[in-house]
Amino acid sequence: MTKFVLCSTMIPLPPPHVFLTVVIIFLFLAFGKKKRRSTNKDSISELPPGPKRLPIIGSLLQMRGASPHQALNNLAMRHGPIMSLQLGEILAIVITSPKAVMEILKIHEPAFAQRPRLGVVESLSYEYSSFTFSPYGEYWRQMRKICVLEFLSTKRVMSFRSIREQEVWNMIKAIGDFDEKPFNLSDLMLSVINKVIARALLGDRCKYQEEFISLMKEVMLLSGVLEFPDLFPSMKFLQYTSRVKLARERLHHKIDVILNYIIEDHKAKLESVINNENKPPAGGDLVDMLLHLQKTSDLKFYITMEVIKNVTMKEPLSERAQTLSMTQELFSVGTESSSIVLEWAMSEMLRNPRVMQKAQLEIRDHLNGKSLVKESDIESLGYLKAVVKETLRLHPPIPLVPREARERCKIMGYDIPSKANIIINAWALGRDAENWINPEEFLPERFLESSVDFKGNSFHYIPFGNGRRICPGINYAIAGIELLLAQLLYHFDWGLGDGKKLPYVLDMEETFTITLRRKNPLVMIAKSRIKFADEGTLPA
Ligand code: HEM
Repeated sequence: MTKFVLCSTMIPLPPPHVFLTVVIIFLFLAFGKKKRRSTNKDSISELPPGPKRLPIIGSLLQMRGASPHQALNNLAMRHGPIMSLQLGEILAIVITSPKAVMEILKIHEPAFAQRPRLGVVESLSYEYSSFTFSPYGEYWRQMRKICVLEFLSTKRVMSFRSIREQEVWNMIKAIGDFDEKPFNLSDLMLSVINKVIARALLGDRCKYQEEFISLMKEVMLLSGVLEFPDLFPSMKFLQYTSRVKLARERLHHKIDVILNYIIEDHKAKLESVINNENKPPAGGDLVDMLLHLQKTSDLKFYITMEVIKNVTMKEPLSERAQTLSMTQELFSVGTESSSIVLEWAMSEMLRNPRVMQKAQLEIRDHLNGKSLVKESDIESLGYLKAVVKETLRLHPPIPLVPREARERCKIMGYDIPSKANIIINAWALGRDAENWINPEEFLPERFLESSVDFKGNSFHYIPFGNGRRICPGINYAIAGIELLLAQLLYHFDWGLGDGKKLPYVLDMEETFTITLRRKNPLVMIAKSRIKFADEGTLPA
């Protein structure tokens, strides 16, 4: 089958006869639309400059060859930091300058506080109850509030400390057991991140945890595939050519079954507690909290089963729709990105032994022979924190931040039509020589005396986005990443699994889906440096 590369993800084109039919119908529709457009006000608007557009496919051919974040950056160098691009039926406005970011995510933010509708969200979320992709409005506001209060507030993130410390410690022991033989560090790190979030979302004793995690891994694989029909949303019949859509729907069904079991399990537990005192169980997990809210809150929206499954809340959908979408949603958005940062941080330090040694020295000095790194130790590790920031600069896990224009607006003097897709190239911003000295070099020192941070104050450094849809999981993510990295650096000295000499041979190939991760896993050898603590010394 012919393949078209966009997002370095392969977009399978439909077979030639289907393609030809599509072309003919599209020309017919396009001709019809052209006539109408001459009377449309948008036709006289001044769009940002951009590459030439061919009929039907627009500028799709310009995206060939490179990964999308790179292809878009290459085009931006020719056409400017605010650029318009026609991708099939989709009009995209690509942003690569801090000034345009500030206009979009600060000055005119409400006009851009929406995300585009994507096929992947439609087929994997509950009746579009995903709040990450829900339209800007009351539902999104309430869902975000619940999500932050019940799961991502500083207090809640702190309360997951013992889960993090235990799971990371289990990983350190597992690495010790490899006894200087090669092992897949990438898999191990992802598995810890998965376990921590699964325990925080579903509780410690959830008997469906393993099934849930393994289905969520499939979600991540299928989430990143952007297909040909996504670029022609008005042609509904194209959806029938999509095999990925079918696979997603089957997967969604399997997840639904497991989430129903999980909810029933939690409901039974919760009933007994609420009967006694009208409070959720102390230290309850997220599903407990949502079920409790579903019963007791007087919010304008009902927390539906879909919401709890996607972990969310929504206007009444169907009866059964009442409870799981947030669980699924937080798991999928929360795990992949953190494990990606860990992989790139280790990769960059392996290529830059000076940085690794400096980070190890800082931790080993600070811990002074203690057998275990605890979260309370991390605050003093300024260099380690700078390593994480520098990793996020060079390798933002979500390199292209997606937004949609809710209304017509002017940005840097250009007209942005309503419904245009906005693509903010966070990857390009992090490597722009106008904003950074020696941008391609991994230099954590640049953050030591700098006020630049990822919490929304800097428009040239936006690994977590910015504005009202900024990532609400920053504290959660950073706590896990720093602890895991500190333990890896403290306990072990590192080498490559194939025995080749560092730093020259480490490949840094990327693979782009929605996220940008290492193409090949990190296969490593770890030499123990610090005597392990007994399990008894771990926090309860
Ligand atoms: C290093 C790890 C992470 C990175 C780099 C990251 C990055 C991002 C980015 C770029 C956005 C879009 C922001 C925007 O449009 O301005 C986002 C949104 C979001 N993130 Fe994260 N994220 C990470 C971890 C997490 C974690 C751990 C969670 C939760 C457990 C989480 C939950 C969310 C949610 C719910 C949204 C949607 C917010 C909304 O639309 O209102 N993220 N994230």
